Amino acid sequence: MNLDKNEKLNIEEILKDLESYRPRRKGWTWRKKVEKPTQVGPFVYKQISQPLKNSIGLPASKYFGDIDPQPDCVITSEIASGRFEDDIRRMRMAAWHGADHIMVIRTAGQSHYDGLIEGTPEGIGGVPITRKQIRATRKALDMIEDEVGRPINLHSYVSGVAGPDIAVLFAEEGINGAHQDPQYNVLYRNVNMYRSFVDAAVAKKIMASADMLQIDGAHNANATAREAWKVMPELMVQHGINAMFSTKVGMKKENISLSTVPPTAPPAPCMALDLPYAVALRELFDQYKMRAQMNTKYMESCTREATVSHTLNLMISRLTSADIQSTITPDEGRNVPWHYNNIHAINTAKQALIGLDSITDYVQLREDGPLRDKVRELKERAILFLEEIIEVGGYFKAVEEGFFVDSGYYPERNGDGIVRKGDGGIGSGTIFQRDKDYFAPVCHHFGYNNIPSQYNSPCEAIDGCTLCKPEKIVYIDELDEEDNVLRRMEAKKEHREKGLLTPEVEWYADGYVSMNIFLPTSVRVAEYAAMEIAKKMGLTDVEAIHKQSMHPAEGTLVEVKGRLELAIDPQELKIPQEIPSLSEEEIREDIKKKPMKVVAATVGEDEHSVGMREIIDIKHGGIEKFGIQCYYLGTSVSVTKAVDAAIEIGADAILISTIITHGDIHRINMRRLHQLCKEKGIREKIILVAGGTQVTNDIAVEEGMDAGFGRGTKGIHVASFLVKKRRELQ
Ligand SMILES: Cc1ncc(COP(=O)(O)O)c(/C=N\CC[C@H](N)C(=O)O)c1O
Repeated sequence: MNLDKNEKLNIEEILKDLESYRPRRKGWTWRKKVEKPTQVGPFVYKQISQPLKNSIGLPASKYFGDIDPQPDCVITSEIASGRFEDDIRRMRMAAWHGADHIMVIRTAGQSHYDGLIEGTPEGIGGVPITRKQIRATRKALDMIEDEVGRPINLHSYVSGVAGPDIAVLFAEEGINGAHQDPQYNVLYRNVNMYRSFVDAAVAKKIMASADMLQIDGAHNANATAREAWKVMPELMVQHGINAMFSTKVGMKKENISLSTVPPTAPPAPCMALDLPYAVALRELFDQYKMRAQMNTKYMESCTREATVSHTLNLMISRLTSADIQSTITPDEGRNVPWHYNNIHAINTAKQALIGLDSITDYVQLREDGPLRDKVRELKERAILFLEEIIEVGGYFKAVEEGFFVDSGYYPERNGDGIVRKGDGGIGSGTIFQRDKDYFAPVCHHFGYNNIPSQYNSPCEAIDGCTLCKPEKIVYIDELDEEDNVLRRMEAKKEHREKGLLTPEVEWYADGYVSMNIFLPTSVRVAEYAAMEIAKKMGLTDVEAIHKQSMHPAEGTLVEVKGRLELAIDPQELKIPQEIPSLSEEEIREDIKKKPMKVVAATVGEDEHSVGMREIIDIKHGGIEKFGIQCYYLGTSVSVTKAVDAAIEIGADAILISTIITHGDIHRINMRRLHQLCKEKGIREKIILVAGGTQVTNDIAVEEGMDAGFGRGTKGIHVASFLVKKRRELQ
């Protein structure tokens, strides 16, 4: 089904016939890089990939002919609000902004389930990963990838107690990438260490058979450690253990992606600390892929601060390398991410990576100075760490002795690492030697499998396993009458059908809005005053999601969120008609037939000339380009002078620019121009146009102008209006 870009995703349609949905491909897809320097609009790029068919460029792309160059690396967005039916819409927004890797984290605790869940229950802090949810999401992404013209990888998580089961589900359903790292289970989910590694071998074998990309879990150490920069030696050891284990199980190295996160953030001197680590890691693991992700450990509720840290991390990606660039939403430090913050994060990555295109042609990492010494030191510490593991009797012994996530900078030790017992944790004592006649009816199986001698694969023995014959998959629709997507969509059915508009941040019509309130008082008082203001404005469930002192006594910025039950019917809105512009040819033709003269000036005590020059000068595509004769009087011109000049040359129009708006001076100048033309008896036959960053057509017409042109308008819009208005006057 082809999507029309002006049509919303039809979720009901997507939910239909999922039992017969089949993924169009299996395995991971890398972007198609553009190998040689390539011209995009006015510029040449060296680190880009193929352009998209449909996309939304950065806000500033309009200054460069609406170009939207795509960085060379895959860009990830993690979208898991708990309701996959709303996440699908956000995935479409993300894809249009340049994400081609969608990660869906599991609902809280799913990694402790020892089996698969079915249906579409609502999740908490993540999405319940189920067959139905995967099929609906992959089916939507099929449509979205056709729309943007680039394959999109769907990714989720295989760690946890039911790792092997989830791996089979993912292989059957065409999931393209997944996190799988037994160390993650052991350290952070307290799954028994032996069980974790046995499961990991089985899961990785299945993932390898479906050509899935694997991301490891090392980053969790520097998100968990008290002082993240102290675990850098251990991070490299963790990467090594998972990478080697995965290779031994049969995973291709180009599908093994290390999850690397710069361990610090400002006010730490993060570039000096994180760059050597990034270099050391890439030199040690040069045969593997790098999945870079920004540091989330030091993320606060200030989205601005998070964005700057993200940008510094992106600079490290460009100064070293990144095959996949994960993006963390700037609001990750305050709530479960909202729609537009996923998009802001994708744009931060795209903007920084494109802005740093070919930076290493100009800036090199110095071979002299501290970098090389620090790189060497980090590698040595990592190798010492690994040697000590071997010395004490191997990985499992080391875990029992609390080697990992100790707050000391190895070989320093503070004895506060995460300790796990070999016979402890979830699933301990649940490993059994396979019997002689053990037969696993899945053709990609790790370890002993007693295939009946007359067959040379399990598939033959059972006439095809579910990995090879998807028709054998038993598809379960819903298990819970109430907690499912159909019930959730029913609740808002009428609202949706009427096309009503209610604010939302993560779920359809969830009613949430947020606003910035500055109060000239201390943080504590400001927080409660801001919430009180929000309540008085009619918001419910009010919460302060960010508080930032501007000064202990002088003031505090508070961002509050709250819910509005209201719904707007767009049919009842009075939306002023958009004035379509005439074509360039038509404007030129008209002016050629009947020349036009205009007087242009920046009026009052206003020295801003750039805007007016953009509108009139030929080089900016200004109205002179269409043959209109402009008499530009300059800046700080009195309204009287503009009118006198217009009379003297017999102008058809007067264009005034009014940028300053203090005390409504822009309105006063417009009113004065209109009055003066009336007094001089020329108002009926002259066209009056005002422009400026704060000027709108409504404001200008209110003050007696014939039209107003504000932010983002161009010469052609003004020229088109002048031609149309003159026709009207004639
Ligand atoms: C190896 C591994 N397995 C599972 C999970 C997911 O967590 P549950 O155990 O709850 O399924 C994670 C978590 N971190 C990944 C999020 C981060 N934003 C990322 O992009 O890496 C993990 O690292």
